Amino acid sequence: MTSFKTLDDLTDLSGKRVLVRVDLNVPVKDGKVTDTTRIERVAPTIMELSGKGARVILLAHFGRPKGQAVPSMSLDPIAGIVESVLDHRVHFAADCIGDKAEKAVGAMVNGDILLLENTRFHSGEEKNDPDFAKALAENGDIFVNDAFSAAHRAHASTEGLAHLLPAYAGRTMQAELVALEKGLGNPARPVVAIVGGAKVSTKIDLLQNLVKKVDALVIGGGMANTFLAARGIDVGKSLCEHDLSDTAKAIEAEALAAGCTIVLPVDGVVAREFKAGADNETVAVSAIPADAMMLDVGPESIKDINAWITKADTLVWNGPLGAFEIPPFDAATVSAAQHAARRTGEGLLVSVAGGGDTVSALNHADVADDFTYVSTAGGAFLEWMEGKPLPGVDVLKR
Ligand SMILES: Nc1ncnc2c1ncn2[C@@H]1O[C@H](COP(=O)(O)OP(=O)(O)O)[C@@H](O)[C@H]1O
Ligand SMILES: O=C(OP(=O)(O)O)[C@H](O)COP(=O)(O)O
Repeated sequence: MTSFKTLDDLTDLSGKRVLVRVDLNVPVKDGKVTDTTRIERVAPTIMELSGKGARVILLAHFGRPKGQAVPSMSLDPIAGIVESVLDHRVHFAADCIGDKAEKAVGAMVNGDILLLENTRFHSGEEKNDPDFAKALAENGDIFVNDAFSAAHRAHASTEGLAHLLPAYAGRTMQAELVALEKGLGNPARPVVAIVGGAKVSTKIDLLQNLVKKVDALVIGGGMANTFLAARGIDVGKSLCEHDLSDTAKAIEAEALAAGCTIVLPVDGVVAREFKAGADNETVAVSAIPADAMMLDVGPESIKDINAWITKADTLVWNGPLGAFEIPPFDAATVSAAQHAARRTGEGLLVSVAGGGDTVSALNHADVADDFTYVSTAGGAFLEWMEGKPLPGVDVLKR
């Protein structure tokens, strides 16, 4: 028996209004969804509920609109993509609470699927405001959480709702927890973690505990710039959170005390514009021009990183090493991904990677199927790895 209720515990679903929290925070470039993995992963839960006659109401966030209705972060265009992945009509309501939501839910028939507008358009979502959670709950009889990748957030649609309605884990939530336990519950050492990407401020705190769990921490992407700057290196116009210098220094000290090696890039590919085909050059990290951005780690760093992957028995990876969506800044991410995939295929490495953009990067490198496990989650998976309680999971426990 699992420690939480699942869809197996739901019997008569006919006509029931089921609020399903999914993660539709998918990568988008030039207005187009570039990776549908997160949608594909929640499809089984949605189709199972719909097939059993439930009225399936999808709740999701997109981006970080900070409580404002920001048009570029509307879920409206995503509804069509969900529809094509599910091969089932998906209706859309322009608000997740209030009259618009109530009217759209009222018009549903058994088996219908409805997507409600971005929950983060309301400030009550991220504050886990009980009144906002109550407004969401008014449109449902049952709550199913299938958004493992947002389970580290104690928000109204990931945590609050579970106090108000009978709450169940969806199929993906269940599968992610089982797979992570199998792959990383008792990892073979050495364990090497790669952390990159752009969400520096929301992920840097995780590293404080992660360095106690892994033998080496390879830092790339925007995260690396923040650590390099903390070491006194001028990173020019690179994505960097200078106000996190003290945090970066504290993590380096923790790592030293825990015997974890921190691996930072020694060189980088820099450009003055963030666009495909921009003029670029490779420089040592000590020579980043003041008006340039480091958009990928350089060839010497790739050698270092691949050598660490070779040393590893277990690899955990969240966050691309560079701005992989814009060639040639995909080189390091693709090289490391392909090297890890090869080692995994040879039976020499357990490789677990996760995160919306990380999955997209592995697909770009054509190796997503060659990793031991690919999670939909980035931050949530790192927090799980740290042993931190995930509010969205804990609240589902029996
Ligand atoms: N050096 C860099 N400068 C700017 N952006 C970067 C850099 N390296 C990586 N990125 C960006 O980081 C983003 C992914 O970060 P993040 O959201 O943290 O990953 P994930 O979604 O896998 O958890 C990608 O869009 C990528 O372009
Ligand atoms: O994309 C997500 O996380 P990830 O970048 O860690 O993979 C989730 O949708 C959570 O988004 P958030 O980090 O804005 O809360």
